Amino acid sequence: MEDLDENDIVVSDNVEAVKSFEEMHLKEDLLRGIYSFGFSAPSAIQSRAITQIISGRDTIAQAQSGTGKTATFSIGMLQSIDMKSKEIQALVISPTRELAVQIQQVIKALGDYLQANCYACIGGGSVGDDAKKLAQKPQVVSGTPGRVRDMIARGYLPPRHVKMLILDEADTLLEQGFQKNISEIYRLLPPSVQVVVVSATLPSEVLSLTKKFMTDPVRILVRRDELSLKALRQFYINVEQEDWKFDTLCDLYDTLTITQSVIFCNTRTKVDWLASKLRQANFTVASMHGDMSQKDRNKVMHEFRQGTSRVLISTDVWARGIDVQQVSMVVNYDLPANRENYLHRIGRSGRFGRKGVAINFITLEDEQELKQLEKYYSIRIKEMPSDISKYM
Ligand SMILES: Nc1ncnc2c1ncn2[C@@H]1O[C@H](COP(=O)(O)OP(=O)(O)OP(=O)(O)O)[C@@H](O)[C@H]1O
Repeated sequence: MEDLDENDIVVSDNVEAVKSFEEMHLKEDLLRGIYSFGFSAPSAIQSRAITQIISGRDTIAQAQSGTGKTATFSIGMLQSIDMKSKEIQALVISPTRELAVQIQQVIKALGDYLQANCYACIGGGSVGDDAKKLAQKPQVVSGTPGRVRDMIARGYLPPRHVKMLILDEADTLLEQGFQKNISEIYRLLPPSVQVVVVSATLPSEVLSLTKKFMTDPVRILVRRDELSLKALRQFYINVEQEDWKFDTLCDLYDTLTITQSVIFCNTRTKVDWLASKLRQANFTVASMHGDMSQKDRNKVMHEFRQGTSRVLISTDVWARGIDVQQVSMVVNYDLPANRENYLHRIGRSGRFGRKGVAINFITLEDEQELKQLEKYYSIRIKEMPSDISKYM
């Protein structure tokens, strides 16, 4: 677990690392849930942030991808809510439907012995079904910004008893596309609501934005030059021209045996194009993007999580938060348009200290951008060696 390095973290004064889950003085049934889920000791972020969240302070929690942020806020939240009360007490917002569902499942698993009820309130499903489920007052709602705002505004999600608002992938949520919904949700919640902000990437503009809705938050941050995972090796292949990417990809898959991998393209059209071209070349691949029906998206997610499909082609809808431990390779068929998403995309592999490889296809025009990425994160992205499989 060399990635879970204690020295990478920059914390507010008086934040101590609690070395075990027992020492966090959690509810007995929560502790049972944690052990049944298979955790034995807290990761670096968990040992620092869980008790801060429980203390009731607004909290900013940053940690490298795949190091256990979901359980950090889930455990903190499950400890804080009153299980005797049948009211909606905590809201978790995340940018994609798949992530909101994944979070719901983690909360349900950790909160199993507590009998915590968590509902996933996401776009793409029926508003009527959501209204019915919300009327049963789950203690926790995990949802996407638009649908959650809508359900509060229509009166189906009563915000009166919400005491904790968690923003996962907060830097994305505070970007233009989502910001309006997030501000509106915040405005509709009780003024005393505790806010928890979480992400692997929290650029300084985002940190300053948090001042608007957080009061004297505890900050647990990671320096930018410590953000990339050490067990995740990053390489590039200079294909020179766009047209040569496809053959290079076929060669790569012909020579390697990979448990599971994700290929990122920058547009939905390109995902469709690449998927059909690979199928024509007799590769079995799955693909997913935001233009597909939720039913199809669910099917693709299910098959990939089961391991029935092994190669997934997607857009940035898959860049953040999704946790499939068997993914050992990420290919950036296109370099991402946004530097934060570079780290998130490659972080789909190398989960919780596992080995992983990221391969960036670059054209001559991309060379500069690759250098910029290296500089920004203080990393070395080397040319892909021939013995690449030893890194997986
Ligand atoms: N204390 C722990 N012990 C063992 N495994 C853990 C522990 N905490 C988390 N994990 C596992 O590590 C994996 C990654 O966790 P998680 O998805 O919460 O990471 P994350 O920090 O939210 O990542 P991302 O930045 O990609 O959203 C999950 O499979 C999770 O079950």
